Amino acid sequence: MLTWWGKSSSKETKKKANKESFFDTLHRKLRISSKGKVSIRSGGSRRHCNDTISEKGDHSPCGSRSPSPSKVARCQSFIDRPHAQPLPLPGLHPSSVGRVDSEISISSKSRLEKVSKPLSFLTLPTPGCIRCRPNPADLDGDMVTASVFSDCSADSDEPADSHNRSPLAIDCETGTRTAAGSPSSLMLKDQPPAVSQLNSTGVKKPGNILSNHMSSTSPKRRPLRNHVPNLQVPPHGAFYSAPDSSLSSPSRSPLRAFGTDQVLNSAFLAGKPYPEINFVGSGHCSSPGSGHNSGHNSMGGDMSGPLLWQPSRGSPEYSPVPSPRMTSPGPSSRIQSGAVTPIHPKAGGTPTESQTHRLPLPPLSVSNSSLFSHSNSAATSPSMPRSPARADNPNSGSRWKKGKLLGSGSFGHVYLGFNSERGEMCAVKEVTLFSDDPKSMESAKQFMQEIHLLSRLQHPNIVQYYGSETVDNKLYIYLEYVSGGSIHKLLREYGQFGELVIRSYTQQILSGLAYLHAKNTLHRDIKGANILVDPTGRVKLADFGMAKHITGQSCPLSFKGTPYWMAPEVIKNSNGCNLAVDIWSLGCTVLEMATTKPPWFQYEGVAAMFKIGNSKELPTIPDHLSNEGKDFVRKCLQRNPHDRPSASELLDHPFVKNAAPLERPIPAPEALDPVSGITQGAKALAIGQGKNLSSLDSDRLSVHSSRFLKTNPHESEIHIPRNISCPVSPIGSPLLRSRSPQHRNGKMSPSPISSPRTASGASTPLAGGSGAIPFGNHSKQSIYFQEGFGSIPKSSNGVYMNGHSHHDSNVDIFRGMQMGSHISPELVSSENDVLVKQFARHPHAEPYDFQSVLADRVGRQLLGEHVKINPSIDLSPNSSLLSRPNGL
Ligand SMILES: Nc1ncnc2c1ncn2[C@@H]1O[C@H](COP(=O)(O)OP(=O)(O)OP(=O)(O)O)[C@@H](O)[C@H]1O
Repeated sequence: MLTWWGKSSSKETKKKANKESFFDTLHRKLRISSKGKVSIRSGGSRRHCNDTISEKGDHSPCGSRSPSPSKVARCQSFIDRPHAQPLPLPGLHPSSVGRVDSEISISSKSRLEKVSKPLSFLTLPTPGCIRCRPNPADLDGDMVTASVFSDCSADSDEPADSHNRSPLAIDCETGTRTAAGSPSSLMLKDQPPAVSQLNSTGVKKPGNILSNHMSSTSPKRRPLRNHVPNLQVPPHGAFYSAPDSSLSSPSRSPLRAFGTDQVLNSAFLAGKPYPEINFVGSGHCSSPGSGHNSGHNSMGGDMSGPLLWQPSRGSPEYSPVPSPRMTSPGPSSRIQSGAVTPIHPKAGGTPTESQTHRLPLPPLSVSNSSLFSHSNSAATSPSMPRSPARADNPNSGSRWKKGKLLGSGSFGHVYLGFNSERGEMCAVKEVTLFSDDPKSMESAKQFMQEIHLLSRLQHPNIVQYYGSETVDNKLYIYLEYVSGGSIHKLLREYGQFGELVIRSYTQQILSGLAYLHAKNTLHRDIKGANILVDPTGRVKLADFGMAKHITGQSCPLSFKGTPYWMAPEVIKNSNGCNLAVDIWSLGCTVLEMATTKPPWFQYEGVAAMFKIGNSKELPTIPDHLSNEGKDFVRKCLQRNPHDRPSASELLDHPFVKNAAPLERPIPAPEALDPVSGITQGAKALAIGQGKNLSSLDSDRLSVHSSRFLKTNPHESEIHIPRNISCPVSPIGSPLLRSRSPQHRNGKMSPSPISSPRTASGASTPLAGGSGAIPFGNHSKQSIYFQEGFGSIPKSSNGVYMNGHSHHDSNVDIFRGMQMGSHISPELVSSENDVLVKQFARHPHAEPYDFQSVLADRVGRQLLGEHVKINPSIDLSPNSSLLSRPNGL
C-alpha cells in the first residue's frame, strides 16, 4: 500500500480517477466506513493505524469485529506467508490478522518480542484460536500467547468452517465453557519437564480447541494450591470422569476413561456385535501396564472412544506383548475422545472450591516411617520441597530426592526416590493436579483412594505405603521401592516363567490377596503389570488405584479392571462385584506368567470381552503347566464367582501349598562361622524368616502359620517341571554371596544366567546347549536343574534350594551332605566320582567346607568339565543317600 501510495502521489493527476476507483473497490470489498477511508488517506491516521496493528497484530482499523468464516479463512492463509505474524494482542479482531502486510508484520513482531519473550518460540495462531478469547482483557500475556500459539498451529490446516461448526468454538465465543483443557496448553508455562514429555507426542486432537478456550476463560492456569491452602480435592462423588479428559490429562490413560456411555455410543454397541454384553456401572478400566507401562489397560473411568489400546512407548514398561489393542496409551499417548458424560463439568459437574475438601494426609508415623527423615526439612531438598501442608510440623518433610523414572501409569509417573541423608530409596508416585482439569481431579480421587487403602495395609506381599504429600500442584505418594519391576516387565524381558517361579509368585500373590480380602478390600486390577518383584523373588501387590473396600458381601459393580484380566461378572455386571473378581484375575495372571500373555490375548478388546463375558469357554491352558497348575487355573476361572475358591482356600491348593519362595535370606554373620557350619546356616534361615515375619500382622501370621504347619516337604506333590529357571541371575543378586574360598578370592563360577527373552529353561552357551545345569555358586544358593536332571528329585524342595519358608528342605539336604561319611559312594556314578568321592575320602571335613567345596566343585565339574551326574541319584530330602544321622 505504501508503495502504491507513493506512486499514486507522484502521479496524482494522472491516476486520480484510478485512485478513486481503487478506494471505491477497496471500500466495497472491505466494507469499511468512510471514516476509515479518511484514516488511510492521512499520514497521521495511517501511523496511528500502524501502531494499532503493531499492538494488536492487525492492520485493520478495528472496524469490523465480525468473526466471519471468510475472515478466519484469510487468517489461516496468512500463516503460509513467509513472514509469520506475531500473535495479536488481546482485543484485536481476528478478521484483521490476515490483512497485515510484511512490513507491519515485522513491526508487530518486534513489539511483541519486547512485551513477551516467550513469543519468540511461539507459532502463528489460527483464527479459531483467536476467536476463542472472548475477553482478552482478562488474559495473562504470556499464558495467552502460549495457549493460543500452542494449539492453533495444530488446527491451522482445518477449514475455517470446521472451527465455526465446532461446539467448542462456539463455546469459546460465548465464553460459557470453563472446564477441561488440554494440558498441552495449560502446562506450557510451568509444567515440569517430565510432564512435558508426556505431551510431546503431538497427537492432533480437537481438544486443542478446548485448550484454547481454557486459556481464554482461565486467564492463568491455576493449580490447586491457588484455590486452597493445601491440596484440596473434591470429595468423593465430586470427582468426575470426563470422557474428553483423557485428552486433557497429562497422565490420564484413555482407558481409564472407559465409560458405559461411551461404550454404548461406540461402534461396538452401536453395531451390536455383542449385544449381550451389558456395561453398567461407573465405568472404570485400568491399564495393564499401564499399565502400559505395562502394556494393557486398566479401565477406571469412562471407556471413551474405541477400544484401541496402544502401548505407551514412553513408559519403561511399554510392553511388546502382542495385545496391541489392549495396551495402554499411557500418559504420552492421547487418543481422541469427544463424548461427554452426564457428569462432565459442562453438564454441571465441575468441581468447585466449595465442593473440595482437604486431602487426608497420611499419618506421619507410618509403619515404615523410619524411611522418612523427620528431622530434616524438605526445604533443603531441591527436588522435593517441603510440603506446604506440613510446614508447621517439625516432623514433616523429607529429603527424598526424585530420581529416575521407574514407570508410568494412567495417573502419573513413578520415580525412584532417594534419601541422601539416610541412603534409602523409595518409589515416588507423582501426579500433577490442576484444579480446572476434571481428569486431574479423577486422578486425585484415585490417588486418594490408593492412599486411603494403602495406608492401612501392611503385608510383605503388598507394596508398603510410606506417606504422601502435596507440593505445589503435585501429589506424591511414597512407596516401598521394589526394584525388580513388575511381573509383566520380567515376562517381557525374560519370557515365560518356570513353574516353580509361577508357584512361588502365585502363592505370594495369594498371600497378599488373602490378607487384602480379609480386610474386605478388593484389588480389582490384579495382573502382571501390577505385581512387583524384588531381586530376591519376593512378590508385592501394587497399584491400588482401583482397590475398593466393600462393606457387605458385594459392592455395586463398576466397570473396573483390565479387560483381559477382568472377571465375567464385571463385564456382564451380572453378579455384582465381590472378592472373587480378584481370584479370576489371579487365574489370568497365572496364565500370563506361564505364557507371557493373558487369556484371550489373541482377541482384540471387544472380542476379548465377549469371550470373557459371554462364552462358556475356558481360555487355553498351556500343556506345559502341571496338572496342579491347570487345576488351579480352572478353579480360579470358574465363571460363577461363587464357585471360585477364596484366596485363603487357594493357599491350600497343591499348586501353591508347597511352593518354595524364591527369596533367599542373607545369612546372619554368625552363620558364616565355619565352625558352626550348616547348623548355623539353618539358623540363619530361621533368622531371615523371623525378620520377615516380624513385619507381618496377625492376618498374615495366621495364614502363614497354618500353612507352615501343614507343609510337609516329604509329602510334596509339587511337580518338577522339566525346565526350571530363575528369574534373576544367581550372580546378580546381592544375596548370592559365595562363602567358598574361590569366591572369596573373587573367582566366580561361570554364570548360569539364562538367556533373556528365551523361554524358561533355555540354555546358556555355558550349558553347552544340552540343557543348562546351572549349579549354585555356593551351598545356600539355588541349584538349577534343567533337562537332563529331571530324574533326580521328586520334590523341588530338595533341589531348588532357596526360600526361607522351605528351609527345612534345604537344610535337610545339607544336613545330609555335611556328614560326608554318610554319603555313599553309590551316589557317584562311574563317570562322575570326583566330587563326592572326595568328600567320602574326607568324612570329617568341616560342614562349611563341604558346602562350599561341594557347590564350587560340582559347579565346575558340571559346567566346566561336562561331567554327567548319574541320573539315578536321588537327592530328595528323603533320599536314603542323604540319611540324617541322629534323627536330624
Ligand atoms: N513401589 C514401586 N517400586 C518400583 N517401581 C514401581 C513401584 N510402583 C510402581 N512402579 C513402577 O511404575 C509403574 C506404574 O506404577 P503404577 O502401576 O502404580 O501406576 P498407575 O498409574 O497406577 O498405573 P496403572 O495405569 O496400571 O493403574 C509400574 O508398572 C512400575 O514399573
